[in-house]
Amino acid sequence: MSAIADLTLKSSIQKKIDLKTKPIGALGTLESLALKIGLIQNTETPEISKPTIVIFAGDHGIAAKAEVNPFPQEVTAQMVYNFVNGGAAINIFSNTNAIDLKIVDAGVNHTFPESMGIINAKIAVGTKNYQDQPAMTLEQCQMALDKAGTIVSKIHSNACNTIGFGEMGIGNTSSATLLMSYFTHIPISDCVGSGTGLNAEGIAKKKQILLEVYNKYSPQTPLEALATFGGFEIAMLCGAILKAAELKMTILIDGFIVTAALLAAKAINPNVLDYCIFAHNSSEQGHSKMLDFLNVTPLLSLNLRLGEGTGAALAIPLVQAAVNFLNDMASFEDAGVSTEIEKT
Ligand SMILES: O=C(O)c1ccc[n+]([C@@H]2O[C@H](COP(=O)([O-])O)[C@@H](O)[C@H]2O)c1
Ligand SMILES: Cc1cc2nc[nH]c2cc1C
Repeated sequence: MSAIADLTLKSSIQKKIDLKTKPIGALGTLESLALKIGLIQNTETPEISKPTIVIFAGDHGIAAKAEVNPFPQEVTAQMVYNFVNGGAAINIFSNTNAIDLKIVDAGVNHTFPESMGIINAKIAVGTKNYQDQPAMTLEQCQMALDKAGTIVSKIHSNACNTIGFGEMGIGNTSSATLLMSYFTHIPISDCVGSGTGLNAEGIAKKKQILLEVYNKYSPQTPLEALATFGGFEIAMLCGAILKAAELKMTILIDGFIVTAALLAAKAINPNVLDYCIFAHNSSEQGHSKMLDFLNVTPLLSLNLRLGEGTGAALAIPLVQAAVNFLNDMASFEDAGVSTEIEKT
């Protein structure tokens, strides 16, 4: 996909925003949000159509040993059942905000019944443990990118133009930490965090293990890094982000793991950033450093550290509000309101 560089449209949308019945800039971040969505959709009158959250779920070889994750690997599959039964936080927030929710089995270590209504894109029953060998082969990684692209294309063809991504995968903060360090060059010790709730001792152990893993490999390309350190759900997130940007969709980026996948996508095509909105600042300690690295400001700061796309779902009303004010708010002229007194 190409970068968005329509300076004429940019100035016409900005003018439209500035003529609304408010002091210049008084709607703050909502103004830049409206501008961004207008540019993504190439119009002064953008619309949010069928907002959708896609959760990619996958298991991690390293998680079976439970040295870096407080919860057991089985929780990934158990949470997929919870998503399907409507009991997870993401179900509640999606219902609250009228968001379509899709669940993808990217590579969970469990066979789900066909009748369950999730999207079966399983690459394998969990990755290999990267303490011993790369998490997946390059072929598996490419397959994950491609399958995710197909899923996003189908959602787009059903009239969705706004898509948020989430994930579920016990152990995936470890993968995200390794990828963060690889793509940002920030040392592992500054990327690692508590995940689902490690204590200080657990974090120290996780740090030591991940440093050893990091030093064991020297991936030469973004795809190789994804294959070495990734999870299937993270590789799919990367492919999904690339396809959604290519289709000029507005993309909501969730927390630590989704942002790590975005780092990989950005290394493949830097223009993806033009299509991304950063929903929230996760309290997983590496997340704010990733956001600083990308030089972006998240919409919300709620101390979430859940994943599942919960931050993205909570940000959808702000995205809708931004578009609505751009389309429906009166201008000074429409409303007969006096503008600022001109200085002589
Ligand atoms: O989104 C985040 O920022 C986030 C931060 C910490 C944990 N998580 C979730 O917790 C799981 C991974 O944590 P862990 O400790 O098993 O590596 C995975 O299912 C993620 O969705 C998510
Ligand atoms: C219970 C639970 C729910 C989650 N949702 C996303 N990651 C999760 C991790 C755990 C452990």
